[in-house]
Amino acid sequence: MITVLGAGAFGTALAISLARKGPVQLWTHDPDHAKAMQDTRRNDRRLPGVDLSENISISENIDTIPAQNPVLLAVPLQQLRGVLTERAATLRQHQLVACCKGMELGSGSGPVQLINSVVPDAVGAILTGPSFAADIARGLPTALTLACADEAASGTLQQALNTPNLRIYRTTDVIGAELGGALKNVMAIGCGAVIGAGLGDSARAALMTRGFAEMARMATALGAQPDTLSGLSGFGDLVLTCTSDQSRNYRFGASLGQKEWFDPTITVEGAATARAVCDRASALQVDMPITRAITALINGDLQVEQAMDMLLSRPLKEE
Ligand SMILES: NC(=O)C1=CN([C@@H]2O[C@H](COP(=O)(O)OP(=O)(O)OC[C@H]3O[C@@H](n4cnc5c(N)ncnc54)[C@H](OP(=O)(O)O)[C@@H]3O)[C@@H](O)[C@H]2O)C=CC1
Ligand SMILES: O=C(CO)COP(=O)(O)O
Repeated sequence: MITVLGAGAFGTALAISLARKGPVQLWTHDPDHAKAMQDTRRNDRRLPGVDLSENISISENIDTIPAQNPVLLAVPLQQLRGVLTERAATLRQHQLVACCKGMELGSGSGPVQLINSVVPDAVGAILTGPSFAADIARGLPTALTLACADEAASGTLQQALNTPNLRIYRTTDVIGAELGGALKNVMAIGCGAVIGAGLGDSARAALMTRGFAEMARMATALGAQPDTLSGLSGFGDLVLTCTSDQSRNYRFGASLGQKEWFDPTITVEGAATARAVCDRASALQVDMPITRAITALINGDLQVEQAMDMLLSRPLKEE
């Protein structure tokens, strides 16, 4: 049995995929949402149009989780500390797999760092990489990275989470995997803004490429292995999110570029993460001009054209 905490789009999609090979427990914090999902066998709030199989049990109240159950944590990164703190006693000594992408405001922590600090006797891991929830739920082929410092737990989790349509690769480079997923969302906002403002595909390709260089610079400064950034969790997810309007980060960026309203109830991890990354980059003295320009755009301090002018007028240098 696998337990999924968080009945958003991603948690529900993973539950649907994993339920094809065994029982899954899906938890939501909202009793009304649990009742609606139990009644309709769908998650119309966060992942409409897909059925929840009988293998998925839905609950708003999980007080005990059998010790051998891996637990997937599929809530937005900025909510993860609260969820972990509230349920620390239940989650002790479990294998906890973060299924979220971002850097916490204030602490600058990634999801596994958060697990390690709030539930120190758990085994922390992260599942990340290029995958839209809707694709996973429909059973389309997807490949993800599972990062876990504990090699034995990593092998067990890889087996438990792999399904015929969801191919899991593993790595021990947790920091690299965390940062790839966090930083690419910021770039996706920038790419959405470029396309939304009509600046063209060439500008987007430049932003993705120079943005990738910036991601690698930050990740290396924080101890990641450069190869990890070139894998699914970094380059793979950067490509997906910067080129598809299935991405909420990309669509949020497009709304900034078009100067249009964006629904604030939609999860856009890159917005808070951009601010957290700027703080971290300042402290570490890592040069991140693209992330800074995108953050200024998100904060309303710059328009897309001004941000682009600022980047294009930087001193010329070697690639
Ligand atoms: N969607 C996707 O395609 C993918 C998403 N991810 C990552 O998954 C993570 C979750 O995103 P996603 O599922 O898409 O987001 P959604 O917005 O679809 O869902 C977020 C879920 O978290 C719940 N939630 C919010 N705050 C709390 C809280 N304090 N306690 C408990 N539950 C809470 C929400 O409940 P409520 O509905 O009541 O607000 C909702 O069920 C993000 O980090 C995202 O980057 C990764 C890969 C793919
Ligand atoms: O992380 C994702 C795809 O890998 C989902 O992207 P969005 O959160 O931008 O929708």
